[in-house]
Amino acid sequence: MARLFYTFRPPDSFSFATQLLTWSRMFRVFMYFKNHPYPHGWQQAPWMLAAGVRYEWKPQPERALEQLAPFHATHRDWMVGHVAYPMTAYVWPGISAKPCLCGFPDIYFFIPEILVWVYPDQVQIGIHGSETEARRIFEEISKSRVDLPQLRHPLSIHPVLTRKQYLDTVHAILHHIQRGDCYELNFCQLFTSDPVKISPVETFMQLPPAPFSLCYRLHDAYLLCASPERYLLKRDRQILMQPMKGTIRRGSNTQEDAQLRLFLQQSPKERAENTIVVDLIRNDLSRTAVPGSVKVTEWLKIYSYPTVHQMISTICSEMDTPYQIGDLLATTFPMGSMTGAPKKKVLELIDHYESWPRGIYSGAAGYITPEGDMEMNVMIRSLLYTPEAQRVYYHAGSGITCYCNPEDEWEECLIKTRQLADIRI
Ligand SMILES: C=C(O[C@@H]1C=C(C(=O)O)C=C[C@H]1O)C(=O)O
Repeated sequence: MARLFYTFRPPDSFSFATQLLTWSRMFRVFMYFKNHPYPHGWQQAPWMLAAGVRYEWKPQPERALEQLAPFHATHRDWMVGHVAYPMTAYVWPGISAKPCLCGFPDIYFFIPEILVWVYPDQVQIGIHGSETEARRIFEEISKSRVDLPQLRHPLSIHPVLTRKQYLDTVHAILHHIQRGDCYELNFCQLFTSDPVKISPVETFMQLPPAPFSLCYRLHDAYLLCASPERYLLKRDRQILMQPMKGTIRRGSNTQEDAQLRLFLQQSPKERAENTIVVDLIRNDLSRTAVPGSVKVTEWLKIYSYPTVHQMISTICSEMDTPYQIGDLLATTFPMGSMTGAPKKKVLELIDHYESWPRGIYSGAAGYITPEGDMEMNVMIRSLLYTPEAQRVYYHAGSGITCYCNPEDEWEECLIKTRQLADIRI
């Protein structure tokens, strides 16, 4: 039986979306996507849930990207999952595959039992079952109670590197840049909490809105993500990538905020950083594109989020006929905004200078449609948690170029942790 979608009308979609997230907790595997209130985020619906495992795909990472399209063709259904940073080792031989601190596998996709799309005026439930079954699910979600427990303690995280160690490392990277080994390197650092116990869903609910947010549970591993960045959108053969480079904090009043935004827009350093990545991505996309189809359709545009302004560019291409989704990932992963350029050299340097694993951070998560369209985010601004480790992990990084002042890069990483400032556990 094919998956069928049934439509329902809840009294209030916003409340229903919150009930949906509460309800999802009973599944050991789920991914809850949220782009509300940003229209440029996930395209499918403002809120989406993929829950329960109908089939799962846990390939050997060595052959995974070759096997992705054939697995998808066998089922022709929705697939939801992630590609973690250690997959780099299989795309770029010689780079080590440091395993994720929370145990997320290098690559994993599942075909969900239940899909729920929540739009402002309706809800669609997609299952391999009857309308009666879909109605039972709809009613069960509608009855879920959203009880926010009394949360009192701030979530406190601290960098693993001291400020001095961080600055020394950035100076070492700058030395490589001055020698001509590379010209931009996205250096990321790790933050951790002391031992804590959190309720992952309640913690996710407190993250500020972002266009590529998601709450992901894979058995005992949780990822609570408020990413503002798109990695890939594939519609038929049209491909779109939107690297983000250039970050500045929000101002404390309208005037200061507008000044900061203008400063970012005009900063030669940030414009150069972004343009280097645009060029890298034009090159990556050209490997699967119809010749002449790679185009920069938006260059250095500023988008504003609750705690930061970001500079984003958009690069499009038309994927040529012999290529499939696995080829697209193999030629663009890891995304240029999280590596720098030239890619091969900076991957080696990242491997050397980041002694902690990026794991699922700096990878991508998203979905593949039955038609083979695909949408993936860049996994940044994310909390990682396992009840077993009782520790929260967070990473933050920034692009190092010859223009950079190491102290400012340290500050930029701290600004990226500010979205956690109001979280209570
Ligand atoms: C590395 C991170 O962000 C990346 C670096 C950015 C920058 O240098 O301005 C912006 C977005 C991301 O591509 C992060 O948020 O941890």
